[in-house]
Amino acid sequence: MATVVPKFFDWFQAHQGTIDTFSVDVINFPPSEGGRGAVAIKDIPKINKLRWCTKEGHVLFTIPRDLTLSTRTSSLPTRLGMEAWKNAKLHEGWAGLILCMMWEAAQGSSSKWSGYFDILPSSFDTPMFWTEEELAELRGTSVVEKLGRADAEKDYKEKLIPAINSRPELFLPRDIPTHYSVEMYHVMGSRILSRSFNVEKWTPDGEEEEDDGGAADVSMGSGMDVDLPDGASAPPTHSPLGTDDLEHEEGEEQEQEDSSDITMVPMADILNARYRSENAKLFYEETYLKMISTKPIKAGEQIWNTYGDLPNAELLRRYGHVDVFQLPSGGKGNPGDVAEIRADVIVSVTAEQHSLSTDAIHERIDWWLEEGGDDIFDLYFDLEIPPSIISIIRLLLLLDEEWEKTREKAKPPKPKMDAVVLTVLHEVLQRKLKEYPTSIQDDEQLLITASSLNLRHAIIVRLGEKKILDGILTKTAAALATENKMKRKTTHEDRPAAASTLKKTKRQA
Ligand SMILES: C[S@@+](CC[C@H](N)C(=O)[O-])C[C@H]1O[C@@H](n2cnc3c(N)ncnc32)[C@H](O)[C@@H]1O
Repeated sequence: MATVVPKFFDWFQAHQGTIDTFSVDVINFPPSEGGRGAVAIKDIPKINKLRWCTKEGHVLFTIPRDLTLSTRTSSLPTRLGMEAWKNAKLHEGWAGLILCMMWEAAQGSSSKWSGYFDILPSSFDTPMFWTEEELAELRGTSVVEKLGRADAEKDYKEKLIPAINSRPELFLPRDIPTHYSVEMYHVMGSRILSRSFNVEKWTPDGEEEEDDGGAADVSMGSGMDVDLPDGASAPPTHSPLGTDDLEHEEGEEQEQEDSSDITMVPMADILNARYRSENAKLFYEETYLKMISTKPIKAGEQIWNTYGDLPNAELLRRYGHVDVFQLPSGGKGNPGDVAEIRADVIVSVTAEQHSLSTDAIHERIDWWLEEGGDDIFDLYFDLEIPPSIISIIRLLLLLDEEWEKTREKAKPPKPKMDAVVLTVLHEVLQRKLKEYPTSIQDDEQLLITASSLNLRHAIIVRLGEKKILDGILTKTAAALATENKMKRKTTHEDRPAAASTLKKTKRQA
């Protein structure tokens, strides 16, 4: 086998990258398996035979830290001046790295990364590049509202353009229509979204150090290899592409995330990913990063990283593909799929069914959010009803005295299910299902005839979400029927009891 990226291999090795070319190659897999990706060309053990005593996996390739591309390694921030860099807010979010990538690409062959840019994609199947008509097929899913194209362009106009115009000797005016256009901004943003890693600075005594010889996980900025310790923040997401992400970045997560950690890692980003298939992972050392096997890999098998076993909506938004497998519950889909219910739908249904006052609702919801309650509830294929949904419905239904006590105790209501909560939930699920343009049956038919890739992806995303919602709806309807039957039974049994009491009373008299 010979690599499909020979020039890139030469460039990589000439810059002190190392590849175990006896074990690893890069070939073209079918598009459904990720297209270009890494393959094992001989059996690769999980444990490095030479270093078996350290229990370290087999080192597939290594990347010097200075060959990774970030705002730390590009010379642009220093050339522009750190004060100007910060004044332009290029140290926040993804704008700085996007500008570095535009500038490095504009340097052509004199950029250290020219051999890397040569193999990066310039077109994407992500919804960021879909037509309005195609986007309409995603109605009801969370994808469209997370795209944030307008926010992306605001960043471009307010951060990048002033910086570019302020230094014509750095950003040559003749390059502006090609290398610094809004289109190129989206291309670089999408490259970061689908390929970047979150690489922290080396700290010799840092928490990241592990027992296996000082190696630590490195997580892909966009979600690849997110085996973070419990409680660690999620990797940064592409701010230009998502209003939600932007809030995250500027909110809680940004406090812990350093945008200079967002890093392009040549060679590591050539690995594809598939649900629960990871067999290699990126770790770091003081001066280099290393891709190591985490499972034995047979000759001919693909070497998979992980993008975090994301639901199809996120896979599509960030990477432009979806995962489809046999589901344990029957049919096909992504077992990691998630259907989202917004709190405002729950509030509207509860308010309508119980004629709640707007003031009472606002007060309780503000308190719920202040206490850290969710405003979006995730439903999964386990078809469990999240306790927090029950709790928020009960909060809205509390009598005024109960609400006062709840607030004093600063504890949301216990998630106890009953017929009233089930009735609200049943309507919420029906309403959520109506947000999609089609039914499950429609989609199953449409999937047979769907001609374009984007339409097919949209159908798969919305079908997965609807199957979860429909499964929980069926479960809720059954529970509601049982509750009502019990209620009828109790009322029925109460009657003769009342009659016999009456008889007894009469007799006594
Ligand atoms: C980090 S790159 C992986 C390498 C990429 N295939 C290449 O040619 O450079 C991520 C991109 O690979 C593709 N990809 C990765 N895993 C895939 C999969 N399981 N199915 C389809 N496409 C996949 C998607 O286009 C995604 O945006």
